[in-house]
Amino acid sequence: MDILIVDDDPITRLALCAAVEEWSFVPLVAGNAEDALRLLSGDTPPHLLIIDWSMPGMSGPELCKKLRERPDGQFFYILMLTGKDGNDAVVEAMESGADDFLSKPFDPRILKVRLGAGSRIVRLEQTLNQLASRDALTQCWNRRMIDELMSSSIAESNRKGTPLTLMVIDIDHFKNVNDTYGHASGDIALKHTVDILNQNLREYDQVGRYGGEEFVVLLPSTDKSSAWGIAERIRSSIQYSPAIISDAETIPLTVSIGLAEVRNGNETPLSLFERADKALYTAKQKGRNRVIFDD
Ligand SMILES: Nc1nc2c(ncn2[C@@H]2O[C@H](COP(=O)(O)OP(=O)(O)OP(=O)(O)O)[C@@H](O)[C@H]2O)c(=O)[nH]1
Repeated sequence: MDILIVDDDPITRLALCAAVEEWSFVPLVAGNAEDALRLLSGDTPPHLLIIDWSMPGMSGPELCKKLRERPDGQFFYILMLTGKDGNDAVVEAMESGADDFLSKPFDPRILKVRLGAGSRIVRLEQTLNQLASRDALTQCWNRRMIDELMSSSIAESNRKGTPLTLMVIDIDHFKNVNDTYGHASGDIALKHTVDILNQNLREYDQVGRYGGEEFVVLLPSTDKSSAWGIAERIRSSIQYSPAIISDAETIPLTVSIGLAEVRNGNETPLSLFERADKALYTAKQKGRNRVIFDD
């Protein structure tokens, strides 16, 4: 697990780096609070932090407050490691947002067990996050998360002027699958569909389950014609790779796909989804197992 050490004293930074490395953490360092904020502003910041109290510029408690006020609600476990001691300092540090407090000079064994407790909380938070954002059956994003990703992707596409295409995918006659093979086999077919989507997409494409047998895929930096190629590849992969239920039984599947590309200006997640969903409806009307682009 990564750990960020924020301390203005280079000797302390070195000693802490050596110690945490020995305990299998990966240390990152910042010599002041401003550098720490920059490091923590990335997409995958470390979640375990050791913060000094007195530093030139912003102090440790001020840094804690800033981190707790982040609008994205990013979770950090903060251990304040300081020359100060006494109950007043503990109260002030923890009221400003620190989770734990240790006075210098410290016994390395105490720091080690405190960081162990902190990393257990970080892992727990990551598990909760995973449960809150993933679909339990297929492990792709759930509707809440894919809605958030749709908003941020549209904003990014507008900001950078890059294309963005939304794909809405629905398994054809899925009720028949359940009726013929049973609900448990239907679940296998849903997982199989997501496996095929993941095999055919890039790492930065986002797959979400929108409803029962309906999935959405966000394709950043992808225009109409490239999205068409990807959708066709997915459609034919699903058609030619039935879901395997047992050695003796497979379920043939087909999907219908609606596509819509973000239009400049005032596109919203709802307007984009509605256009792709309308195209999906047309694909169903026209006989299913096909890709239709909204016009
Ligand atoms: N096995 C399984 N089935 C589900 C799940 N969620 C929804 N379904 C089923 O998905 C089926 C959806 O059926 P419909 O909406 O009628 O659509 P369809 O049969 O796919 O027909 P078309 O979309 O018109 O091709 C229903 O039978 C639901 O019970 C799930 O998590 N697991």
